[in-house]
Amino acid sequence: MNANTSFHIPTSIQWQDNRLSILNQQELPHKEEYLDLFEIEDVFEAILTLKVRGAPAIGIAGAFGLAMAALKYETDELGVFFSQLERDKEYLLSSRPTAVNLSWALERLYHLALQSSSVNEAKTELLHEAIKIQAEDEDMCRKIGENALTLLDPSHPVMTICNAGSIATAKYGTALAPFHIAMEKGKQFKVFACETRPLLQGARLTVWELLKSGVDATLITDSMAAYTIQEKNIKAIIVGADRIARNGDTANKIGTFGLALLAQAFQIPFYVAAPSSTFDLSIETGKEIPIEERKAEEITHFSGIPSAPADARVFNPAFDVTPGHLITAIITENGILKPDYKDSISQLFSELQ
Ligand SMILES: CSC[C@@H](O)[C@@H](O)C(=O)COP(=O)(O)O
Repeated sequence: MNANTSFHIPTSIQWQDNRLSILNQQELPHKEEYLDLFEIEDVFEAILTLKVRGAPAIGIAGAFGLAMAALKYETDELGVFFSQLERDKEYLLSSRPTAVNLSWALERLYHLALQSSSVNEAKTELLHEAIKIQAEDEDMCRKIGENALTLLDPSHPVMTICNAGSIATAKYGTALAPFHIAMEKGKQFKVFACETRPLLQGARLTVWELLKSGVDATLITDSMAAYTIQEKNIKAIIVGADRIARNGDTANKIGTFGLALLAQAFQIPFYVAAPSSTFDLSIETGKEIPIEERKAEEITHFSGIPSAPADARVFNPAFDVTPGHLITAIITENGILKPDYKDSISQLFSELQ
């Protein structure tokens, strides 16, 4: 363990004095800047532009955005209040399509508010629920980390992609939670982080976050994954998730599917770590998951400088879907799911009801 007491696990979302404060993830690692968001439009823009990102963090920010908007409605009539709330819920939902945590959080708030008997009661309930969602997420991530530690051995190098870390959640993260929790227990993992083209969440965010908390992190480009698994004796791959279908098919950052195929080729386990808020029981398979496509400039330019011909045709999906059969286990706060996922997922959720 590293005895340096200045290490800490960074977090990215804070509700303080009736405003939402977020760590601007667009600026990391150059600048550690916190932005105060007062309006729903600010929250929409922050999600759209990845100032706040990562499935659980988007859900938490969306919940605070909706509660914050509702506090400003001037009507005393519940009917008017509910229609304004529905309009704002739909507006926030349109910011990013793939992570189901956003609709999970917004629908949870909306349906709770519908049970209120006055506008003031609804406003209070909405804010309390957003605070509760954030606290629950931290608790879920901690449990995910503990559960993941029953599968991962700190003496074996591990690979990850994107940032499924503390700053993508309330705290700890999902895929990165075992590394943070191991550190707290005095154990050190060796983590290889794929840079995650095109927006470099692995390079800019995961390596930053792991170094902040004292975890041994090594950066590689995405195309170095196969060689690194072979040369550095990687024993497991662990990733987060944006949406998991009933059959275990999992949407996560583009490049995840390729890592799952590599894990199969090298015969090492491929783990998905995700809270129950990332499961979408309304869809049977990954074919139904909406995949966000982002603007061409993200891959035709590098730091604002053109890196491709101006007329290059571009395909820029932000996520891919890993078929359930390539996933060794899905690590949740309620335990570890194994294939056949159709059975294990439906059993878990029927127990939770
Ligand atoms: C705990 S975060 C899980 C996922 O949301 C994460 O792996 C991911 O793909 C994030 O994508 P991003 O586009 O940065 O929001």
